[in-house]
Amino acid sequence: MSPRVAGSHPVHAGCRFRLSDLTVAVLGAGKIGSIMASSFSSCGMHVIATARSRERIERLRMQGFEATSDNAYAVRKASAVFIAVKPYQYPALARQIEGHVAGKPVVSVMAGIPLRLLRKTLPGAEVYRAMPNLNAAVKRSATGLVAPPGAQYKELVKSILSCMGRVYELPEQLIDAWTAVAGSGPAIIAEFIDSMILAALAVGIPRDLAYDAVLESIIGTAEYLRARPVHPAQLRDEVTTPGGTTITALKIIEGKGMKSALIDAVEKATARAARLAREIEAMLEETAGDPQGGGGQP
Ligand SMILES: NC(=O)C1=CN([C@@H]2O[C@H](COP(=O)(O)OP(=O)(O)OC[C@H]3O[C@@H](n4cnc5c(N)ncnc54)[C@H](O)[C@@H]3O)[C@@H](O)[C@H]2O)C=CC1
Ligand SMILES: O=C(O)[C@@H]1CCC=N1
Repeated sequence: MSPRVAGSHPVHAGCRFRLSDLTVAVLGAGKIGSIMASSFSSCGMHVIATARSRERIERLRMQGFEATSDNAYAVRKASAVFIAVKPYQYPALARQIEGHVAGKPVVSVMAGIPLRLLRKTLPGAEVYRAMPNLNAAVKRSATGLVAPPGAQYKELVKSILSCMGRVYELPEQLIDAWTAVAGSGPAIIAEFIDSMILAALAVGIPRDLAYDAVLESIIGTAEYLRARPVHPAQLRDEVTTPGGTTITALKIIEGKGMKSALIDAVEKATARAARLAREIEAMLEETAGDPQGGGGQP
C-alpha cells in the first residue's frame, strides 16, 4: 500500500515526488521535533506535529503547523512519519500508532533504539533510524541515516531529511557513535565555546567581544577546514610559532588531557546509546499487555 498525501496524490515508492505535495507527521514535537517540523515546513511540506499538552499544541499551531495530540490521526494522514519522543516515551507511543503504520516510511530520531525493536513494534512499516542535530535550526544538521535492507522509500526519506542539512547514509552499527559525535556534538562544542569565553574573560576581554572572538574563530576555523581540506593538525602547525604564544597554550591543553577527555566522553556516550536499547527492550517486555504502555519517567 502506498501512503497517501492528505488531499493530494498517493506517494508510490520509487516514483517521482515533490516535497511540497507531501504531508509528514512529526510525533513528539519537543526540542528537536519542532526544529524538524520547521525545517520540513520550510521545504513546503504540510506538517502535522503532535504533542501531549494543550499549551504545546497551541504553541505549535501559532508556529503555523497543524497540531494535535492524536498520533494515530497524524500517522494516517501522513506520507512519512518521524518519531521524536524520548526513548522511554516510545513504548506508549508505539501502542498508539502500531495499527496505522503498515506500508509507510517511519523514521525514528530516538537515540539508541535499534531497527530490530522498531520493526517489532511497528508491524508492516518501513522503519529507518536517523540522527540529526540541533543545528538543523540553521539548516546545518549533520544527519546520519540508517535505511533498512531493500528500502523502497529511501530517496523520499533522504530528500525530506535534507531540509535539515547534509545527510550521511550509515550502516546501523555506526549510528550510536554518530549519536555521540554529531547528535550530542553541539552540546560538547557549546561546552568548549563556553570554556573559551570564560578564558577570554579571564584575560580581560569584555563579555560581548569575548563571545564574538570565540564564535568567529570557531566558525572561521570550520570554514577554513572545509574550504582547504587540510588535516586539523596541519592547521595547528601553521598557527604555532616556535617559542610563541600558541605552543604555550597547546602545552597546557596537552598536559590537562583535553584529547583523551573528549575521546573518553564520546566512547562513553556511544556505550550509553547501546544501553538505552536494552533498557527500552526491557520496558517493552514489562509493559506488554498494558494498554498505557508505560508512559512515565523512568
Ligand atoms: N535534543 C536533541 O538535540 C536531539 C534529540 N534527539 C532525539 O530526539 C528525541 C527527542 O528529544 P528532545 O526533542 O530533546 O526531547 P523533548 O522532551 O524536548 O521532546 C519530546 C516531546 O515529545 C512529547 N511526547 C512524549 N510522548 C508523546 C506522545 N505519546 N505523543 C505526542 N507527544 C509526545 C513530549 O511531551 C515532548 O514535547 C529523543 O529520543 C532524542 O534521543 C536526536 C537528535 C538530537
Ligand atoms: O542526549 C541525548 O540522548 C540526545 C541524543 C543526541 C542528542 N540528544
